[in-house]
Amino acid sequence: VYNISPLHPLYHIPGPKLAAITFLYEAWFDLILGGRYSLEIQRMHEIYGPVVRINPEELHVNDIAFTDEIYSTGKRRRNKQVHLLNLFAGPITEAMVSAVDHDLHRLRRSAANKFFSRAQIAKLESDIKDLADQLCDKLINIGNKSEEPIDIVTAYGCFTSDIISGYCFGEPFGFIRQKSWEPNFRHALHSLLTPMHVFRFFPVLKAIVDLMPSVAKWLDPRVKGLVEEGNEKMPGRVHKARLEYQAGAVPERPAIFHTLVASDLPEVEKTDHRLGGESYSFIAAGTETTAWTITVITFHLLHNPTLLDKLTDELHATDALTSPWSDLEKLPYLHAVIQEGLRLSYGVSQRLPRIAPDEHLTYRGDFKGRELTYVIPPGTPMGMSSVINHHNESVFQDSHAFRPERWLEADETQRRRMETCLIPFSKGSRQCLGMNLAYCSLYVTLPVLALRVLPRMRLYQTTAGDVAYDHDLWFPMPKESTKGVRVVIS
Ligand code: HEM
Repeated sequence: VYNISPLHPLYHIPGPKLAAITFLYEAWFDLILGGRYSLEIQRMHEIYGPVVRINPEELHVNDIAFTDEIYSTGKRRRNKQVHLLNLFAGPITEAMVSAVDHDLHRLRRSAANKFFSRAQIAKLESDIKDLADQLCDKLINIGNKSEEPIDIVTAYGCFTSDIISGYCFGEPFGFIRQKSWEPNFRHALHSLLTPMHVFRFFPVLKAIVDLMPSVAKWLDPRVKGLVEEGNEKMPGRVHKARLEYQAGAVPERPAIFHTLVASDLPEVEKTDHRLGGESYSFIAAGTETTAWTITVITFHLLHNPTLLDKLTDELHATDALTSPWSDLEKLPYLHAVIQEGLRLSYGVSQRLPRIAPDEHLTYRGDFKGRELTYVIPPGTPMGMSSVINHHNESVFQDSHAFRPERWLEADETQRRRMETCLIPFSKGSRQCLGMNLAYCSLYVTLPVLALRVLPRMRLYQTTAGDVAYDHDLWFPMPKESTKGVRVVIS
């Protein structure tokens, strides 16, 4: 009753009464229906306006003018919400992505930032290009030898895992080098994500993984994968990096964790357990996101060959296979294809709330001709969702269509609006750490794929429904019945 009484600090924010009373409303959509609260939140905005109360403690905003207030930078502190972070279990709860407190996050992030600067990532460019060539060779070889369709997201996931694992530990997992696409990191990733809705609503279960991993391992096969990867393999890799560092061995390539074990972070931040969680988060974040963006782009270029022709014409007209990242990102059509790919692959699709712990935020806007002013008290989680932003029809008309041309036809004002509305990497002080790596991988890899493999690739029993957003599992998920994005290569 208190939750909907005038005494509650969020009493003045509109939304369904039931959502304001209890978390069970959200649980119905995310836990029972399976990751479908974003769609319900979208519906709430249509009824109640740009700011809605989506559970007893949290607001959701659908107004791009408020983006920088929620996702701010600089001295304005932004914490994370425990209810959201309950989705993670095991050592990853000690990664920077899981830090509730602004200052703890800053500490962890400042140690890692230097590895992901543009200048640092540019040094990885030739390794990424080599790996992209190996990916193409493997796709062509396997495609020529067998008529079996290839699940392209798995193939791209092998590639992106190799990039990030190589950077983390100086030696890639070797998924591209091996003969087939199995094993790969996607199983470890799924074991991290599959229980997420259960953990969010029953955090006591996640506590079993945190406190008694060896017991939790035997309770459920999915949790077994999570514990094996999170509590055993990842800390083991960090431990090996530490021993190598102590023995004075210098990896041939830059290796993040060989440096982090010797960084000036406090000792408690450098344990195998904590850094194991950090590396799990880097490899999970670096695998699926970029792989899914390349998959969505591949699908649309094959589905609409006119777009592929336009792209290959542009790439042929320049020396795209030998051009550096800094030149490739100036190619207008390639840039438009990547922007459109990021828009329809969403990054993290579900809402990403932030908390301003020590300032009131004032929202001013309007809804159906009525002026609105809401004062939001400190400590209130509030967020936006890429899957809602990216389908804002007033910014992206015919938003479900993959149309790179929209980025080329827009005038300056419209283009700025589109860029503000595009949030695949989130924004502000907690936006994606790996953004430069993701962009470099996309700009370097797509020309190689487009010129070497895509002209020989055909979709196999795959339709737009296999790449369309259906529900959230942190990342955007297609419909349950999908058999994947499958291709054959001649
Ligand atoms: C297309 C590719 C990518 C997309 C769309 C993407 C998207 C995102 C988003 C939306 C967040 C914010 C999550 C949150 O608020 O909790 C995030 C965070 C993060 N991403 Fe990415 N990501 C991509 C690639 C990568 C890569 C290649 C890495 C490599 C290490 C990476 C590492 C991280 C890390 C460590 C965080 C946590 C940052 C922090 O908490 O400060 N991401 N990413």
